[in-house]
Amino acid sequence: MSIEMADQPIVKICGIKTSAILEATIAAGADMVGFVHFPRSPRHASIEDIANLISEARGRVQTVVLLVNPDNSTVAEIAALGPDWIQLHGPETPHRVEAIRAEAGVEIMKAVPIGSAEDVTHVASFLDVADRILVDAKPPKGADRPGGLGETFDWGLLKALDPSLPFMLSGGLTPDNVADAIRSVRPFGVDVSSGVESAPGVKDAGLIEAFIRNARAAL
Ligand SMILES: O=C(O)c1ccccc1N[C@@H]1O[C@H](COP(=O)(O)O)[C@@H](O)[C@H]1O
Repeated sequence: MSIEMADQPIVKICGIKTSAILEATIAAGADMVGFVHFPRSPRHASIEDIANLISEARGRVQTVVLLVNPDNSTVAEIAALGPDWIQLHGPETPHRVEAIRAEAGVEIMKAVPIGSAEDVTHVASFLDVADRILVDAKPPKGADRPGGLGETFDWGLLKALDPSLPFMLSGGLTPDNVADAIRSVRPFGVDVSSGVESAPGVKDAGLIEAFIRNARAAL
């Protein structure tokens, strides 16, 4: 786990599918942008679209490709595009995360679903195999995807984490609750998808700008 500290939380906007929204997100001051490669998601982007978006973003903002339990060929295809990060948002075991990190040769952000105190203990098993931890709401049983559902969770559960751990917070964040989340949880960064959309998969430049402005003003 690489330790970085920032005065203010970094902001990641996830689920970007178009050049226009990418440009609006960079102009609004995001630190990281995420592209989802998972066909069941309303934010799914093809390899070709992700290649173009990464090329456009390179050197301007950190790029993240979100995958769910990817096979080796998908990992290789995505790694070849040269993203800064791969976000693993499925049921990958610590052993599998370690293997993907070795195969891809890019930094790995591992999402850990949180719904109970016991779930928080699972974070520890990823600390040596991932470069960053992202905590997200545990999806309800029967959900068709493991994230991007706009669901929050009890942030108080995170008090059990080592306060020096630089984790990212996600799950149901919006322009209206992000400042409260930052003040309550003190995360290294915040990550949002549904909360900056006008409809599932449709990003709204005004909401992205408001989210980033409110996150910056939180502390
Ligand atoms: O965005 C998706 O559709 C998605 C699909 C599969 C796994 C994760 C997904 N999104 C990530 O989930 C968290 C929380 O999102 P939200 O803000 O609650 O909508 C975030 O990291 C998204 O990138």
